[in-house]
Formats: sequence, C-alpha cells, structure tokens
Amino acid sequence: MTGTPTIREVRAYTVRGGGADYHDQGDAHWIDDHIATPMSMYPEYRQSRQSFGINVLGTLVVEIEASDGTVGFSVTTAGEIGAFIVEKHLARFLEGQRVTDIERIWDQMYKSTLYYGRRGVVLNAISGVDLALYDLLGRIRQVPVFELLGGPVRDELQFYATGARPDKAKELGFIGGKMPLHHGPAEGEEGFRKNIELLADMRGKVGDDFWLMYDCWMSLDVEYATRLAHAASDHGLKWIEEALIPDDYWGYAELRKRAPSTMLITTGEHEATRWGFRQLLETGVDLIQPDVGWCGGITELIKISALADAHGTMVVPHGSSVYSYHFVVTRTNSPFAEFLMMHPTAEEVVPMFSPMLVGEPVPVNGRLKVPETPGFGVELSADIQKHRPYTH
Ligand SMILES: C[C@H](O)[C@H](O)CC(=O)C(=O)O
Ligand SMILES: [Mg+2]
Repeated sequence: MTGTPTIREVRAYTVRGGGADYHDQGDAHWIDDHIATPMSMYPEYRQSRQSFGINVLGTLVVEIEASDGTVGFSVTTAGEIGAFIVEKHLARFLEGQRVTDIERIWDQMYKSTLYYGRRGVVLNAISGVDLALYDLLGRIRQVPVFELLGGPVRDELQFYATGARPDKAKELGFIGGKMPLHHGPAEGEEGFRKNIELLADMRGKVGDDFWLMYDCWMSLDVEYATRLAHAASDHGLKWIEEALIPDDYWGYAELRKRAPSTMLITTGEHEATRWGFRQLLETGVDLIQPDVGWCGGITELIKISALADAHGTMVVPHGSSVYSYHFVVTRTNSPFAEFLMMHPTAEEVVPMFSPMLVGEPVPVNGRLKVPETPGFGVELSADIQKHRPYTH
C-alpha cells in the first residue's frame, strides 16, 4: 500500500487521579466504601480497597505518532510499569511499520511477552497500544473507529448503570442498576443479611421491572455465591457478577449449575485474550464482560466476541467508556452497554474517565448515539499533568 503512513514514534505517559484507573478516586467515593473483595477476609483491608492498593497503578497514556504527523492515543490502567513495557519492549514492534499493520503488531507484542505476560498488566499495556493504533488509523482515515469495525448494527446504545444508587439510575433513564456487594463470607450471617436487605430495599425503590444486579468483585466462594443467588432471586436479581476469583473456572461451572436457572452468571472483566475467554466460555457462564483496555484491545475483543457468539453468549464489555462504545455499537451479541457512575455518590452522570478526556460522551436518558468524530473521538485534556518516566 503506497502512501500509507508509517509509525514514527511510540510514547508512554503516566497520569494520576481518576481517568482509566477509575478506582484512583479521592475520599468519600461510593467506589471505595466497604466493598467485598478477595481481601475482605483480612479485617484491616475490609473498609477500603485503596488500603490494599487497588489504585497503585494509575493511568497509562499511549501516544503513537505517524509519519504524516497524526497522533493517536489511548488511556488504560497500567501506570509506570505499563509505561516501561510499552517504551522498552513493545515500541520496537511498531516504529517503522505501517499504521495498518495492526494484526501483525498485536501478534508480535503478545508472543514476545509470553514469557512474562499472558494476562494482567502486560495485557493492559498491549491493549493500550492496540487502542492507540485504532485511534490513529481512524484519525488518518477520518472515520470513527466503529466504521473500521464494520459499522454500527444499531442507531444508539442503551445502558445500565453501575453504582451505589440504582434508584437514581432509574430516574436518569438507565435500563438497570448494578450495585457493589458490600459483605463477603468473612462477615458471616450478619453480612449476608445486610446484602439481602440492601437488595430488598432497592427493589422496593425501583419497582419490579427495573434490572438489579450485584457485582461481587471476586469476593465469594461457590457455597456463599449459590446461597446469595437463591436468596437474591426472591428479589429479582438479574445477574450475579464476578462472584469468584478469575482463575476458578471450575467454580464458575459449578455456580452455573447450582444458581437459579433464571439468573445470569456473568464475569470476565479480569480475564484476557481469546484463550482465557475460551476457558471461561466452556464453564457455561451466560454473559462475558471483557474490558477492552485490559483483555488485549479491540484486535483481541473482536476474536473474543466471535467466540462468544458461537457459544450463544452475550458480550457486554466492562466499563471502558469510548473504547467499549465503538465496539458495542458494531456487535449483534452486545445488546447494551455498561456505564460506570463516577460521581462520588452515583447520583449524577459524569464522564466515566473524568477528568482525563475532552469530548467524552455520556448517556442522556440512558442512551447514546456514538459520535462520528474520527478515531475514538476524544482528546486528552490539556489540564492533565502527564509524566513520561521512560524513553527508548
Ligand atoms: C463496582 C465494582 O466493585 C468495580 O469497582 C467496578 C466493576 O467491577 C464493574 O463496573 O463491573
Ligand atoms: Mg464488575
């Protein structure tokens, strides 16, 4: 392809305070208010997820500059360690290549990091590079990323909201509300009762038809999750999310068998690559939730989504703002999207990656027409202090 720009330089920066590392919030935020986690068995780490380091990484910004001067960028969760991986390892597979060489670049990034990678922060870094490449290609072609992905299959997205206030989410026009589970097995019968009481109270507030879900953030075991699912089904819980640790594929298969058949078993935000999701899909879970900034980027999400489709399984990506919207709008097996309420009390709609991006669209009345601005359609805010810890 003559005339296709090549990649001139890859740069990686870190940024603190919200953004893609959405757990990196100030005090008194619903997202850090006694949420059940795998660390809840240790009383000293029960009240706050920041206490055990949920926000240690911070946001990674990847910028890719093409030979024609166009710059694409992305944000994900990976911070300084991600910046090191991008600058010192991954950049070599991009610089000098054509901006269209996305598939080969992904393959080389993945295979060259297998000896220390496969998932986790390495896949977050690979995802960041992949998203920045899609942003760059969209800007060079002057089309939104969803057009690079085959075009939209629906006119607009509809959203459920994740946060502490599903009752407010209903007033704001969302189709459902997903609450964090507050108490895990270590908090015994009292915690179990409180979990059910909160759900019952919320059901009373939102009425029978509004979706209510519980996000368990890897905090339960099969016994507790099964019991919770049965008790919660009396209050119309639509799904039980990420009940178990991501490595317990066998537990997910067991939970699928033992939970009420009407309740969806969902998970996947901490899973990565087509191989990880293959294993997850084989457990029989009903809905998978890859995070496009963590699972391998758009290039890998396309494969994960096709695999899920062949299993008859829905794909509703975890959070990830514009990176998710451009994908969801192009897939028939992604019928709705998640909106993470980043307002401290979850009572108002604010941009998910606030305060990092300019032009980040938000749902109005629970719906959004994905803007046609080239690339992912956002810019990094000029007010953001970015730091480049490494060069190459
Ligand atoms: C609310 C959850 O604990 C977590 O912070 C976000 C999440 O898992 C989700 O949006 O899904
Ligand atoms: Mg979740």
